[in-house]
Amino acid sequence: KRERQLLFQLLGLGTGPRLPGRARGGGERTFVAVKPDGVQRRLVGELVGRFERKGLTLVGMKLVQASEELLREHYVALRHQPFYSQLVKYMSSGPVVAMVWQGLDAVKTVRAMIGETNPADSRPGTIRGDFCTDISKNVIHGSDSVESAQQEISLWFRPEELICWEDTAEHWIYG
Ligand SMILES: Nc1ncnc2c1ncn2[C@@H]1O[C@@H]2COP(=O)(O)O[C@H]2[C@H]1O
Repeated sequence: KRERQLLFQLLGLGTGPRLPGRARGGGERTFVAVKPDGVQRRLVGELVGRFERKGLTLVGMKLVQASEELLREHYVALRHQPFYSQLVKYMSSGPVVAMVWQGLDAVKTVRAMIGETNPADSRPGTIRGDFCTDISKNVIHGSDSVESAQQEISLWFRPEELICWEDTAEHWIYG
């Protein structure tokens, strides 16, 4: 089942009409999650607005109370870090808003908009530079590579939850 989901992601498949290959900057997708502190602090609208205004396309979004099992898999690469248990507890302490954004260089673009892992290293104008101070309450997650984006999207979303829709602003966003 996991392999089928990964194949769907790689092919850019979801429900709705298929778009031309060039659509939305080649269709790179990234996984973004507003973390429990971002939801509690009523930052969801602000953060979604930033990605929309940038010109990225929202293809999936849901409010999720993530299980510890899902979070342990999401953060499997960090399992030997001393903060791993605390991280899983924090991420399961309330709902998160899980999203998939699509567009030209979506992974790199979203990471640049988020800023550094440590808010103290994040410049003003980035999300972490503007909205948080502590590394353990850093408001938002964005995939760090195309490969991890594909894994994270298939972990958090079923293929039918990702919608390909006709973006009428596309000609104003891409050359
Ligand atoms: N030193 C740390 N102490 C606590 N949490 C951390 C530390 N370093 C990284 N993290 C968390 O681990 C997360 C890894 O994914 P993110 O970059 O989304 O955000 C990171 C922080 O939430």
